[in-house]
Amino acid sequence: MTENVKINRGLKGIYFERSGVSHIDGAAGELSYRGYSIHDLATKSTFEEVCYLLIHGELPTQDELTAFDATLKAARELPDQVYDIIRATKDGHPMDVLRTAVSALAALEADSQNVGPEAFLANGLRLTSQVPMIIAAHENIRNGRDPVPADKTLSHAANWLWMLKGEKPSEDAARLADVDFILHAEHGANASSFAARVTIGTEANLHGGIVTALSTLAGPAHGGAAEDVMKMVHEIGTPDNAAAYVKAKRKNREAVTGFGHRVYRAEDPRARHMRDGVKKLGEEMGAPEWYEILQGVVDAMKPYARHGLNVNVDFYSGVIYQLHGIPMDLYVPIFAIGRMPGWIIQCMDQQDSNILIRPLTLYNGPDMRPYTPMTKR
Ligand SMILES: CC(=O)SCCNC(=O)CCNC(=O)[C@H](O)C(C)(C)COP(=O)(O)OP(=O)(O)OC[C@H]1O[C@@H](n2cnc3c(N)ncnc32)[C@H](O)[C@@H]1OP(=O)(O)O
Ligand SMILES: O=C([O-])CC(=O)C(=O)O
Repeated sequence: MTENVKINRGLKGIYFERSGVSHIDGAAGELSYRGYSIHDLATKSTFEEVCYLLIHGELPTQDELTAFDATLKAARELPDQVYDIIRATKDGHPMDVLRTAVSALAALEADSQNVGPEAFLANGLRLTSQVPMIIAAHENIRNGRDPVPADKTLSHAANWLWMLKGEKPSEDAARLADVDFILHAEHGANASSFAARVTIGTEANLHGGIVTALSTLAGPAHGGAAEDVMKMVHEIGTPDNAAAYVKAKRKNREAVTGFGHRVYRAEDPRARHMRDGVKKLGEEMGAPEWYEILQGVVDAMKPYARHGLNVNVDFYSGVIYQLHGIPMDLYVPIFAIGRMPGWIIQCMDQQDSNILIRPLTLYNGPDMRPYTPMTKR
């Protein structure tokens, strides 16, 4: 009876819900948030405005944005116990430290157990401000420095760089971080957002959903790709080696990291903005070779582009972070800073029209058999 059941491994091509938050046209290589093109948002908007748009559904008026921004700024506080936890785990991967700290916040903050739209929004906005604080505090603590207190006058992106480096960023550096966060803010039923929805589907709290999302983002097939791209760039070393590197990978049928996507068959529209950033920053900083190595890989991968294998958002972002002197293991946590509003709204939407997410696996194990006692095995 089960022989004709169609199995959709990896849930490829399956719609599990409706969503009005973002739209991906994989064939055309287009992405929009709430009906606004990612290209307009990346060039004209700010992360704070995009957060508001994603969460509330409309671009804010000036008064609405001012109030929203004030809520985010006021939330730039961490309990002392979180700093203790960061100190105790400082030698771990920053993604593990971040996940552990967010999990600790669930246990430390009185209202974290509350569910309902107001609680999800309040906890979500607070976590949006706390996540960059945790990452920056860890980077300082593991390098023997004290955490840099948040500056409540700076934008989300500028404050992140301030806390990370202890010096006020240039306007260009802050804008590049802002654009990076905008580009990473939301992406439909990606693995981490889907995982968060599974957690919220059990009526868990928002912190639980975000801990799940962080765990899922960390893998190299998802948010971890930017770190792997940078390792690849170091392994290639000079632009001349790029073609041979790709040839060897293809021969062994290994994935070339930063390429491929479950939904896009054309180039990921977010990559364009990162590519422009790498090129400009590399030239400005007298280090154009990183861009040249990446373009060498792109050229060598061209024969596969017609099969839908193109660069994704993570292909260029690592080099931007490297040019800013940011260590490789912070690349996934930086993705998480940007993805916060996407996770929050997906958790809120899941809660709003909740249904337990529970698919089926088709059993292909042994037929029913009698229990074998230990002495007979
Ligand atoms: C922010 C993000 O999460 S974006 C994704 C970041 N991840 C990466 O960059 C890691 C490298 N990429 C990959 O591993 C994959 O492309 C994934 C996991 C992102 C998507 O995987 P899937 O949707 O299962 O792959 P898909 O079905 O599109 O693959 C089709 C074919 O392209 C191949 N392919 C996919 N990605 C790559 C790649 N990066 N390099 C070489 N070949 C690839 C597959 O092997 C498959 O070939 P086959 O049909 O001969 O077996
Ligand atoms: O949508 C996906 O599968 C992965 C992705 O690009 C993202 O989460 O930004």
